[in-house]
Amino acid sequence: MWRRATTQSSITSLSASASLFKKPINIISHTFTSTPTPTPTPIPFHPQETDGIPPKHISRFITFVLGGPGSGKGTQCAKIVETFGFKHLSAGDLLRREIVSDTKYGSMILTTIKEGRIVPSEVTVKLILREIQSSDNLKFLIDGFPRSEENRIAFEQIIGAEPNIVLFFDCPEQEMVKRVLSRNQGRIDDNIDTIKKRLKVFEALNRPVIDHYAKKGKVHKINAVGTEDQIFEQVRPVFAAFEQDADLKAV
Ligand SMILES: Nc1ncnc2c1ncn2[C@@H]1O[C@H](COP(=O)(O)OP(=O)(O)OP(=O)(O)O)[C@@H](O)[C@H]1O
Ligand SMILES: Nc1ccn([C@@H]2O[C@H](COP(=O)(O)O)[C@@H](O)[C@H]2O)c(=O)n1
Ligand SMILES: [Mg+2]
Repeated sequence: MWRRATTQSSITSLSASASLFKKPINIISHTFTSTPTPTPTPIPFHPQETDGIPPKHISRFITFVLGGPGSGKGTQCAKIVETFGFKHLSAGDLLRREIVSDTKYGSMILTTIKEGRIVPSEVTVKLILREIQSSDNLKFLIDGFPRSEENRIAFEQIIGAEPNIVLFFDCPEQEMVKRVLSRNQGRIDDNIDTIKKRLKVFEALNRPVIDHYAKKGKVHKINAVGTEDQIFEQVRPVFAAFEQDADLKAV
C-alpha cells in the first residue's frame, strides 16, 4: 500500500517518511459526484472489535477541505467535528506546531509561512500521516491540504489512493481579506502584504488541485458567504448522506 514518491526534495526522502508509519492506510473506495448518493460501505466499523487499533480491513474516510485564506475552512471544520465526529487535521496548524516546538524544520517553516509560500510536500505529508496513523478515528478532515499539485501528488503516492471527497469553500477575495485582517489570533501571516501573496499562491497553485478533483466529480463547492450557520447548512447534507453508512456514524 505504501508507495515511494518520485518527487523528492533535499529535506528528507518520502521513503524515510513512510517508514515512520507502521500501519498501511486503506481508503474507502467509493466516491460520489455532484449529487451525493451514499454507497453502502462493505465493512461496518465496530469500535469494540478494534481495541483502539483499526484493523487493516477497516477503511479510512478522507475529506480534503480547500478554499482561499480566510474562507472559513477552520470554522466549518469545527462544526463538522462537532456534528459528525471527524478528526480535524489543519496542515497550517501542524506546520505552526513545528515552529513552536523548534524542530529541525521550524525556522524553514517560519520563513515560508511569513512569505505566504508552500512548505515542501515531504514535510507536510509526513506531519499529516503521523496524525492519521496515531488516531483511533477513521474519518479525517484534512484542512488546507493539498495546497499545490506537488502536495496532491506526494499525498496520493504515499497513500496509494485519493480523498473520498473534497470540500471547496468559495469566497470572494475582498471578504477573505476582511476576515483575515480581523481574525486577531496573532498569526504572522495575517497582514496585508502576506495576504496578497497567499491569494496569488492560492490562485496559481491551489486552483489546479480543485480543478483536478472537480473533473473527477469529487468537489462539493460551498458558497462561503453568509453566517457561519448558513454556510454549515450547505455543508451538513454532504456528510449527512454518508451518515447512512454504518462506518461513518460518529463514534
Ligand atoms: N461565515 C463567516 N462570516 C464572517 N466571518 C467568518 C465566517 N466564517 C469564519 N469567519 C471568521 O473569519 C476568520 C477566518 O476564518 P477561518 O480561520 O475559519 O478561515 P480559514 O479558511 O481556516 O483561513 P486560513 O486558510 O487562513 O487558515 C476567523 O476570524 C473566523 O472567525
Ligand atoms: N499544505 C500546506 C498548508 C499550509 N502551508 C503554509 O501554512 C500557511 C498557513 O496555512 P493555513 O491553512 O493555516 O492558512 C500557508 O500560507 C502556507 O505558508 C503550506 O505550506 N502547505
Ligand atoms: Mg485555517
